[in-house]
Amino acid sequence: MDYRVLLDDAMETARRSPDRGRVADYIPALAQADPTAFGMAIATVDGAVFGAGDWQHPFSIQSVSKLFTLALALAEGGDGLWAGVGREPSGNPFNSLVQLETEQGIPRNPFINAGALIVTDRLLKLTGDAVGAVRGFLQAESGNPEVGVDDSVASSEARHGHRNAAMAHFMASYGNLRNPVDSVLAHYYAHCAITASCRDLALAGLFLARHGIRADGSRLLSRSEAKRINAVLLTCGTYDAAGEFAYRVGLPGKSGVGGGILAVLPGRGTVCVWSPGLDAAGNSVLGVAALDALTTATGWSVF
Ligand SMILES: NC(=O)CC[C@H](N)C(=O)O
Repeated sequence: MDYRVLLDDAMETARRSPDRGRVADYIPALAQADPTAFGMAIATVDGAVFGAGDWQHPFSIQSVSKLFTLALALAEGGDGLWAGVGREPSGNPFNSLVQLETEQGIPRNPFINAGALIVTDRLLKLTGDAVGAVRGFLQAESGNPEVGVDDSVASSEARHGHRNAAMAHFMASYGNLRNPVDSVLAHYYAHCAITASCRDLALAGLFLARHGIRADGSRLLSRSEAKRINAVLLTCGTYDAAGEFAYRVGLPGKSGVGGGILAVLPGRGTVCVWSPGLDAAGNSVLGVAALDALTTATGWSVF
């Protein structure tokens, strides 16, 4: 199969979309992203990677980082994590506060902001450096030492992060944080502000396609843990649009407001796409359209 042709065709189909979405501007530093950027990469379980468009251009990974914090927190600390965060779709926007009070400070799932703050908190407790753990993992799996934190994005988000700070304090009031709120927020903003390309993320996500096995052949997660992360990605990875994403793409996937989406084909490989224009749920418009076109053309699906 010629993956480059598949990628070119999928991007071409997506470009026909009349709607390009809007670049996120609630974090001012993200508003500077080039709205015309568009790239896509496929990595296969044997570590080969193919790309098209701006696939080697680094972008702000934002919530795609939440997939890696979850995997690392489970690898370090095991199932205890699930006492503090659920595994149900929220049906609410990624930054919503509404369920936290009725559900006693326990967020619905690890991929909305409140849940990711809990996962970051646990990873910080387990490793002493949550952002260092995520960055180190991405560098090792992608083989790219340039993967790093964009401090200007992290500080821009910290200055405008009233909602995330509100959630963190609220959860702390229920005793659901193990570290000071300010440290949890700093690590959260920093891992969201990591920059990496479609190439880097496609390679870094391969452990989920390899049923828990890292690039060096070592095991990060058990087969069953990797399967379960894919299940939570499918049901919660694209927020209140997870149903639509499953319908159109049919793969577990994680999006971020930088415009990236990383999708997993268990046993086969990963696909990462990047285009900064977002829909109302915060998912890349051309990204979803390109994954839709690719999976429709190939039949790739977990169903
Ligand atoms: N959905 C996202 O990518 C959101 C991540 C962003 N850092 C935030 O907390 O708002």
